[in-house]
Amino acid sequence: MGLEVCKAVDAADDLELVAMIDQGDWLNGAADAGAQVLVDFTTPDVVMDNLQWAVDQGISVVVGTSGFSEQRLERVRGWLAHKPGVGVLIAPNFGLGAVLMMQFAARAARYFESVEIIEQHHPRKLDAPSGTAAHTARLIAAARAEAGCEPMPDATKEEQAGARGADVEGVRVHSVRASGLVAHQEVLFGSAGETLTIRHDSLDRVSFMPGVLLAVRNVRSRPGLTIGLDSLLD
Ligand SMILES: NC(=O)C1=CN([C@@H]2O[C@H](COP(=O)(O)OP(=O)(O)OC[C@H]3O[C@@H](n4cnc5c(N)ncnc54)[C@H](OP(=O)(O)O)[C@@H]3O)[C@@H](O)[C@H]2O)C=CC1
Ligand SMILES: O=C(O)C1=N[C@H](C(=O)O)C[C@H](O)C1
Repeated sequence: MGLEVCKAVDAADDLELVAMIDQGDWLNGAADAGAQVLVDFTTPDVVMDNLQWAVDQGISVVVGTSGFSEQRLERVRGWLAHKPGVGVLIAPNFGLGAVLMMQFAARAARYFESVEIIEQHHPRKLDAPSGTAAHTARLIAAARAEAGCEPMPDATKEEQAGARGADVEGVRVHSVRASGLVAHQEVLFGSAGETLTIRHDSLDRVSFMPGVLLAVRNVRSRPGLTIGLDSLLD
């Protein structure tokens, strides 16, 4: 993703690529080069250190790295409280189709008894469930809670641990990893006599670039923490 972002920024007439930082590189190189925005696609292990460093430096940040719990987001809000001019945008998925898939799933959530998420990724992915699936599950759980939905029907006794997937705020998430896949997600809703499947496929990593560039262009004019691309697409 890092290389793909560098190519996309480099190709954009209104943006300038001033530094590329890999593992082991000196992060200060970005500040020395005059970076106004840092884009982070690294790993859940190191993203918080990178983010804190950039906010301290007064550099706005666009984050695609997964692994953001509510506790992590609170820490970021704490750092930003001391840097009122700095913007941080964290998006679980920069694919515009994926953003719409999450919005459609949140909209459908209240109308169906059952919902499960099946996410599918390439086998080099380090984390499961995906950030997109976890975020979708939270949106669905919030919509169901707001609508006062009953718990989902499920009489299954799990004979083998994991058979029913992970429980993310009451929503089952199934993670598939297989060669040939890029990034895919289905949200399967069910009620008496009908199902609704909302599916998104990223077939190539270029799918994330329009969203990343949109975020890079806008993050400095949005101080504080922005989650997702939704508010930029309104
Ligand atoms: N929000 C979105 O739309 C998307 C999010 N993602 C997420 O982005 C993250 C990265 O994904 P992906 O590019 O596939 O993963 P990769 O493993 O291919 O890339 C991660 C890169 O980060 C580098 N890295 C590790 N530590 C540091 C560090 N301290 N400073 C700088 N670079 C470092 C790694 O270097 P090395 O190779 O030397 O270890 C590697 O090049 C994941 O969390 C993934 O889920 C991915 C796609 C889209
Ligand atoms: O690792 C990936 O590839 C992706 N990670 C993000 C996630 O965890 O949701 C976004 C997209 O699914 C690709």
